[in-house]
Amino acid sequence: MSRIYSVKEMYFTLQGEGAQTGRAAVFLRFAGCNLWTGREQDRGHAVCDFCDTDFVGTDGPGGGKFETPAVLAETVRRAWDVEAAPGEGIPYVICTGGEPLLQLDAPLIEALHAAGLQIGVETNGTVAAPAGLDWICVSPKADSPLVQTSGDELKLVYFQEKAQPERFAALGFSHFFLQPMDGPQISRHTAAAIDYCRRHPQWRLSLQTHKLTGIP
Ligand SMILES: C[S@@+](CC[C@H](N)C(=O)[O-])C[C@H]1O[C@@H](n2cnc3c(N)ncnc32)[C@H](O)[C@@H]1O
Ligand SMILES: Nc1nc2[nH]cc(C(=O)O)c2c(=O)[nH]1
Ligand code: SF4
Ligand SMILES: [Mg+2]
Repeated sequence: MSRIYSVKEMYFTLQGEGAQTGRAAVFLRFAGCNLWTGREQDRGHAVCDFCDTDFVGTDGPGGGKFETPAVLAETVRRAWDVEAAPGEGIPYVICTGGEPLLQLDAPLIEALHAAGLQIGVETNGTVAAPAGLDWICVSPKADSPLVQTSGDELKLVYFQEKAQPERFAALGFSHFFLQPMDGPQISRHTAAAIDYCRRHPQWRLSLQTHKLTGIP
């Protein structure tokens, strides 16, 4: 028996961040996270206190409760098919949230692959990734325990007092990014990230290009 999947929203856009920036994808945003409740009154004492995303509930566009992996996978595939020209590119789904690895399990991975999708994931790294994912992006948060220590890209939100780049530089990732922390201090964080990347060329700058262009 597989679980029921709680999805906040589902939409077709371009990946805005990291090494796959600019690639068309369906974003599958799962509800819920283990590092913040999502309620503003809890933000101040959450492990992750700078989140830019509403992941509470299932009321967003394309959101809902999905009773089986097959129904969810077919819904994702339809979201790709209504936008992308048939036969062009590899259909791509990015599982995010909230924390997607609280819900993304082997039956859903199998169903998404059976629907012809490549699967990317955006995770905070506190939960081990299941086998079979095609792209793993880990974004460590403060002093939370990092369980997933390898993958395709490590994308660190900068600056975090309790998660500095030196701690992650030797881990098993193909790409290392610093992404300026959005919020009231975005200009200062961007300048600091640029300065760090200049001095430590292992790291590259990741800008949230969807915010710069006004797409979701
Ligand atoms: C909303 S999170 C969801 C996936 C997962 N929970 C995680 O944290 O990686 C998606 C991406 O947005 C990044 N992010 C969240 N808040 C941000 C902010 N204020 N500024 C820059 N990036 C942020 C996260 O680090 C992560 O890479
Ligand atoms: N366009 C776009 N790219 C993204 N890459 C990671 C995102 C996320 O919220 O996980 C995100 C997002 O919210 N929008
Ligand atoms: S871990 Fe990810 S989803 Fe959870 S609060 Fe932090 S940025 Fe948001
Ligand atoms: Mg986002």
